[in-house]
Amino acid sequence: METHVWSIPMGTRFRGITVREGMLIRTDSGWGEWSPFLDYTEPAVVEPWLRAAEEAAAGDWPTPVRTTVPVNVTVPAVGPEQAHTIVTRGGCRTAKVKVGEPGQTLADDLARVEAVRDALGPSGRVRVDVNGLWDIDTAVASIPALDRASGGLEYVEQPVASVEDLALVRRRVDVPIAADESIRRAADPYRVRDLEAADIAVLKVQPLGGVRACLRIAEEIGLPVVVSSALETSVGIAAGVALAAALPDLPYACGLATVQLLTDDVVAEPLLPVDGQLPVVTPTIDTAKLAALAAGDARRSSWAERLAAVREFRS
Ligand SMILES: O=C(O)CCC(=O)c1ccccc1C(=O)O
Ligand SMILES: [Mg+2]
Repeated sequence: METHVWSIPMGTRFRGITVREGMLIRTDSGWGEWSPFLDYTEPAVVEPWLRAAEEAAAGDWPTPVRTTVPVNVTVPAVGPEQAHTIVTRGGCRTAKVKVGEPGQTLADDLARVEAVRDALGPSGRVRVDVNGLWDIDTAVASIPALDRASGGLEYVEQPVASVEDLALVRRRVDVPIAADESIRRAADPYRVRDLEAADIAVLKVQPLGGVRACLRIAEEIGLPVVVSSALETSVGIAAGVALAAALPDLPYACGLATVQLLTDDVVAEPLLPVDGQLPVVTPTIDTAKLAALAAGDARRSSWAERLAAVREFRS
């Protein structure tokens, strides 16, 4: 197995990340992406991410049932003018807006969703993602305000951190609730179903151990699924597209238009939306780009150590 460690600056800071790093792995059958966030240090946490990369490199994906996947443009916690520009240039009919950013106020979030609605027009869809940063009372107060300012929210993703709190918030607001961290970072993803804590399940291929593992979760969890990215290169995004393409039902746009948040990519034709859709394709690695984006020696050894730790954990 070949490994290649890459480092790509973000266009805009996202979740505190300014440079994204990861490893591409290559076997005789293909390529896979292993890019757990750097603050994920435990081998048990990053092991499923490696399973996803190995599944991709083995070319072991289910048969698609559609040829394109609708996606949302992702709007980081930026000012209203920049949010407007991102949505206008994004070319999508749905926007996902980050809110609740530490150091910002509800007024900042209201101005951002207003600008996003203005850019989309009345027929577009606006969803927000809180990444679990609110407490219950803040969620119950903020969600109706954002619903009004946005001219109607499609859903609110992970307004509070715990699955118990998610279930309580869901009973106190009218906007549908999506669970993200309560699935991908939970010991038991099915507590969301058992506690009726969400209306929608957000599934990310790498943290949940691959496309086939996610398809099983989708079957068992009994909720409509939104496939979303972990800020990958087009190699990782292709795995999300493969999942979205294989789901029997896909009622919502997916959060897979994040290549536009990176300043570069490792493939010849990046997976960017055309008319709000991504094509269901296996992208071709551009070896010259991969070489140009190669991380330095210190970062490469750090990733080699991370990989060794996962293998040690497995044995
Ligand atoms: O869903 C999207 O639109 C983009 C992906 C995204 O928001 C994300 C990207 C990396 C890590 C976490 C998240 C998240 O959904 O919380
Ligand atoms: Mg999320």
